[in-house]
Amino acid sequence: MSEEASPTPQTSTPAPPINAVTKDTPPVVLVLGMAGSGKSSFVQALTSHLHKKRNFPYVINLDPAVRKVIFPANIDIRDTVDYKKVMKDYELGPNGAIMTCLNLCCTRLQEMLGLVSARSSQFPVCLVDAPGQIEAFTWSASGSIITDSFASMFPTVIAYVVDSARSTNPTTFMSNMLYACSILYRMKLPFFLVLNKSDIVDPAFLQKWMQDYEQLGASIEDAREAYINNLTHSLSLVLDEFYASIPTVKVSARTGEGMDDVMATIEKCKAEYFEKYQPAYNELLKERLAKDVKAAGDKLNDINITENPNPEAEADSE
Ligand SMILES: Nc1nc2c(ncn2[C@@H]2O[C@H](COP(=O)(O)OP(=O)(O)OP(=O)(O)O)[C@@H](O)[C@H]2O)c(=O)[nH]1
Repeated sequence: MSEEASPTPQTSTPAPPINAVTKDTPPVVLVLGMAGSGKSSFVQALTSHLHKKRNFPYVINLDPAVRKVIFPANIDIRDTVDYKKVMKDYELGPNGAIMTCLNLCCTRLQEMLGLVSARSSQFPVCLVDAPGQIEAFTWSASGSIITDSFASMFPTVIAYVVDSARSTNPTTFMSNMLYACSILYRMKLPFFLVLNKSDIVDPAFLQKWMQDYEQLGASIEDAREAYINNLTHSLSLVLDEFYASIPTVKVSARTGEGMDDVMATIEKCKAEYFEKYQPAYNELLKERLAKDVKAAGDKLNDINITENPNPEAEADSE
């Protein structure tokens, strides 16, 4: 069965009451990053940091495939969808099953947003841990629906987690930054880099590379393949502008270093949301409200999973 056989994402109705975004609305932080970069550990470290201050965050796990959630989650996608069952029922591989679980989650999205919204006067920040397979979230229709829905109801920012220890090679770092850049352009939200694992290696070298491409150039000369060197060099010039506008924070999810800086950066990104992004999301919210009023008679738990009647033909046509 091809991935196209999985249900398409839809939002459920009727909608719970939706509060307009104001300067008092707490920010939502979508935590993204390559597999193993330390997203869940970062959410756990920031949660524990805030718990120590008795300033309890609202935490959501959106990774259906994770075996154990290492932080106290207010909402866990695994309570709504069963990843293993989805894999079996739809004969999907790991990535197809994650995308299908996210699609199913979208049918309950209004409900989820309603729960977060109802508590929004009680928490300083809402943290959302995205699936380990980053593209399942960032390049899927459901990922866009989830992101846009949060961004139309909360000042939403992206925290992109980088494994500093695995970025010591300039080419690897550049590939990761290209991915980060593509997410920034796709999601159109305030964005900051979390340079994680500072207990293993001081990420200052990454900040230097970002501030001064000649420093990166000097490091590239040490690498071997000439064509990759040239490409990396050219890309570093192109990414100069991206780097200039992106805040970075050095953290260790293991030791808890940098968490106050993370909170300060989230506040700056929240201000940027109101300056640059809110008008567009206001329009989106108006559209959604109009749709929700129209569909108010529909059933809430209308999870409408359809199987492709002819998956072979679908696969052949690819
Ligand atoms: N030394 C060190 N290890 C870390 C740090 N953050 C995470 N790790 C380790 O890195 C590994 C991956 O961490 P996770 O938090 O599972 O990473 P993730 O990005 O959520 O992983 P996926 O969701 O599977 O993609 C684990 O073994 C963590 O213990 C850190 O700051 N320092």
